[in-house]
Amino acid sequence: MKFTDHVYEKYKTDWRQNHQHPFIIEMGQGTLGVEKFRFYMVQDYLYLIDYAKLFALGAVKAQDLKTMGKFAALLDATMNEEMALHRKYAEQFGISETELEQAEPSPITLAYTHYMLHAAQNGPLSHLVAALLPCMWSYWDIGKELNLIPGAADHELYGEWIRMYSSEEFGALARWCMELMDELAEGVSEQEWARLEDIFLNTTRFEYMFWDMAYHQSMWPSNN
Ligand SMILES: Cc1ncc(CN)c(N)n1
Repeated sequence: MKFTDHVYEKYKTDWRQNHQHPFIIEMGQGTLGVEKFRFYMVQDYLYLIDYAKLFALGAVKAQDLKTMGKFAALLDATMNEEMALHRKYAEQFGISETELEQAEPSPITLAYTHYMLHAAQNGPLSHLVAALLPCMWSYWDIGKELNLIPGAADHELYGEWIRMYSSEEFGALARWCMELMDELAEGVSEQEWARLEDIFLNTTRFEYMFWDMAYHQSMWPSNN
């Protein structure tokens, strides 16, 4: 069985929890509080800076030029397309680029990005891809699901987010990541397969915690 089919079946409950988080439900209904979305955008911008570094590490760890080129393209797409969406939203909220970059990361943002970079730096390419997979796949899955809600993709604030993550371009990147994961997991030992599952489950759970952090605008206890 392919790794992606296996983890989808086994961790369906954790996976679906992300789709059912109030942040996602309310974004689809267009009722999400603007301050929650604003908080998310700032934290996600900080997240994306480290996420882009993950792609740079992917290029370093790639075993062939095709994979290396793909990671370089993903790095470019993150910095110039995905982060551009955030910069646009920030402008709407009156936040400058400098303010965005200098914002304080929340404990969850720090924990999530540090976990991903740790897995990427200390293991083979398969560990990096396992850490990355839920980020790409789950956003695409959520984007597609929200896009099915009549009118959601036309919402004046959340529509652009939904259109971007449900797009064919984003889907192609997510599919590439899934295929690469399946290739890298093929034929690995039982112990290594379990390690990959572990990393996949951890970042799937971090995805949930990120939505929850944004919904409750959680910072360090002393800041709240
Ligand atoms: C937390 C998070 N996870 C995933 C993505 C999709 N690249 C994102 N923008 N932010």
